[in-house]
Amino acid sequence: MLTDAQLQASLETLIDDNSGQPYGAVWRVVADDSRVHVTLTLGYPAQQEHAILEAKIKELMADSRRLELDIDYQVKSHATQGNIAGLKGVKNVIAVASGKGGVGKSTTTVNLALAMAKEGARVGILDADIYGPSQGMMLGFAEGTRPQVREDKFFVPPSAFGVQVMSMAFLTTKDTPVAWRGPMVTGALMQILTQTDWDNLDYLFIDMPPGTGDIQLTLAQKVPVAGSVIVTTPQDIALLDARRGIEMFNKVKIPVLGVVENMSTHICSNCGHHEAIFGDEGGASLAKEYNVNVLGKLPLSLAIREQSDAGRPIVVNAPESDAAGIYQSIARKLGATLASQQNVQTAMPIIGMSDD
Ligand SMILES: Nc1ncnc2c1ncn2[C@@H]1O[C@H](COP(=O)(O)OP(=O)(O)OP(=O)(O)O)[C@@H](O)[C@H]1O
Repeated sequence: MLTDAQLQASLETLIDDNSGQPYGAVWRVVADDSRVHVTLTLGYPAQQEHAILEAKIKELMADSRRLELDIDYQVKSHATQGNIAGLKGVKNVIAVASGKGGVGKSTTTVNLALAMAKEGARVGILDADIYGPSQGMMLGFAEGTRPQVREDKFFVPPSAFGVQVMSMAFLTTKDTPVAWRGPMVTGALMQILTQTDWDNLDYLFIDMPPGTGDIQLTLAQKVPVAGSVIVTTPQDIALLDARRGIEMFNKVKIPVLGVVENMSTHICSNCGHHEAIFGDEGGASLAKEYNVNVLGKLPLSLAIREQSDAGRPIVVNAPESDAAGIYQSIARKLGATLASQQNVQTAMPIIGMSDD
């Protein structure tokens, strides 16, 4: 039977499959002859994996004492590019970007955000995809939804499925953004971002406009971002574009936390056969070249499309499905990857709303 100190030492080196590194958690072990009480604080929420963690600890204990497990989590605020001021009410902003349109960036953002919320995090989404805002529709908001305004100053973001949401589409008519030029777009987005009363978020996901032009670059310089995710499809041309996305973030010193390969295989709806129509290893070779992780691969799936279109993304509509499971896994890997970055903020200046 392991002593408390031996068990504690083994737990501290236990590998987290979500990051490939030790959990980095704060562990506390108190045991007697009949039970072992383990308390740990993870650096990211992983509610869907508590049973797996329990099994791992039991295996380490290798004895018949009862295991009592208390798991908590605490997300730290990470440094922003160039240490620019953070956003009030938001610990970490995560930009979701793609090198070109139509690869499934918005669908990935919404499912990833919902999956993160299901793991136990406090989550928000800002739809900055100015020319094709779709978060409102995918989250079931009626057309014409407007945020409430508090004290004539702040937008109160409406919520869907426990996630706080703001979108340019909540403030404009369908035709407005098309007529805008770059500086107006970035100015308006910065205003929305800083004048929204985000309520104590662990992660704010930003659905970026597709591509790597001036608007994207300006946003990547001005929005205080802790990390980014690149969504790509396996076609070569999309990968060329995705490269530009990674290079843009490298240029402004925003860590790329990983690549999500979307529509990577086709699953035949008759026989269930998986087919890699555009080849198998695109995302992996991209990730290798730039030393980033592939966080996960989503199949081309009718259900993913239909359920987002119907305002109930697959993570909430079919949580037991394979695709929802992949999004949950991506969310945990993303949380773990960010938590393992050694750039925690201790005292960060804050922009955004102030109460005076
Ligand atoms: N894995 C998938 N399987 C099937 N359809 C998908 C998948 N991912 C996204 N789609 C569908 O592909 C279309 C484009 O997706 P989405 O709007 O998320 O792309 P996008 O990259 O955000 O595009 P843009 O930025 O140009 O608006 C949508 O109809 C969406 O439902």
